[in-house]
Amino acid sequence: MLKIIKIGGGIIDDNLELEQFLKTFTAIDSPKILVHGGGKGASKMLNQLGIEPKMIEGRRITDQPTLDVVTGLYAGNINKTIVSKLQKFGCNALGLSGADGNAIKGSKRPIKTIDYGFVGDLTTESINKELFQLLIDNNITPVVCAITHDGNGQLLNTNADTIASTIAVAMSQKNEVELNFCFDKIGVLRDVNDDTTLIPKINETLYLQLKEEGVIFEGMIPKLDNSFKVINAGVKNVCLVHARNINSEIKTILC
Ligand SMILES: Nc1ncnc2c1ncn2[C@@H]1O[C@H](COP(=O)(O)OP(=O)(O)O)[C@@H](O)[C@H]1O
Ligand SMILES: CC(=O)N[C@@H](CCC(=O)OP(=O)(O)O)C(=O)O
Repeated sequence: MLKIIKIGGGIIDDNLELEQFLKTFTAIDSPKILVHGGGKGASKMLNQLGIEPKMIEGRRITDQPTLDVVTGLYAGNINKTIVSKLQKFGCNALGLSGADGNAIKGSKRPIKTIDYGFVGDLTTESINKELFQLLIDNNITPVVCAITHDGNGQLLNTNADTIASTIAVAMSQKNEVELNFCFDKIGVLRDVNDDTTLIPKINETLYLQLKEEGVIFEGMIPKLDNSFKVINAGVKNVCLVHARNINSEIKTILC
């Protein structure tokens, strides 16, 4: 089973949590790909630089100064920090943006009512499946950041949940794939502040009902929208799980 694991900005910003997660990740005894975001740290850094962060429906409006900052942070500091920590724990990781080895070729989101700027959209064909297969077949673990390219020298900021989902679908053509979204809660909860209300299994009907009731909101909506698309496109398992529980049964499984 090929495991594709995505970690978000909440975990990345907490050094102890990140180290603990990377130790557990290293111990996973199957081929694996790590995809990371870093949105929380990016917003903090943009504010420090006097650039106002702008998000619409979980997507960052990315003008040139914002692109410069997020490229430096996602493809630079965060990616290399994660790779060096994985090396420390004995996992032979290789850090990649979408431009490296032409790993992920996106296209700039067309301007409709909103101009998102340098933001990338992906299709299954965006993923260089042969490159990812070559790496995992040789026990090298790809660590993918949220920057892609358009093939014409333009870097594009691309949502990390979308990258993980698209890699999962592309790789499921030749592998059994499990996709894990790791975040700062133990899964989908009926009460977001009460861990005893974990929903162990969720199907699309229950999701739509809980969304209607306001039980599922904000960042969880695009995450689950993406997840159900992925399940319907050939990925075997999709789980939502706290980073520290990646190897345990405490999680939400989509069905
Ligand atoms: N029913 C729910 N159960 C768990 N989390 C939820 C729920 N509804 C909304 N959320 C929110 O979704 C957030 C996770 O989404 P997001 O912040 O986009 O994660 P990340 O940036 O780590 O990918 C949680 O921190 C929580 O605040
Ligand atoms: C276009 C777009 O929205 N890009 C995201 C990429 C990082 C990301 O997805 O980070 P998390 O997973 O930590 O939220 C952003 O800049 O916030």
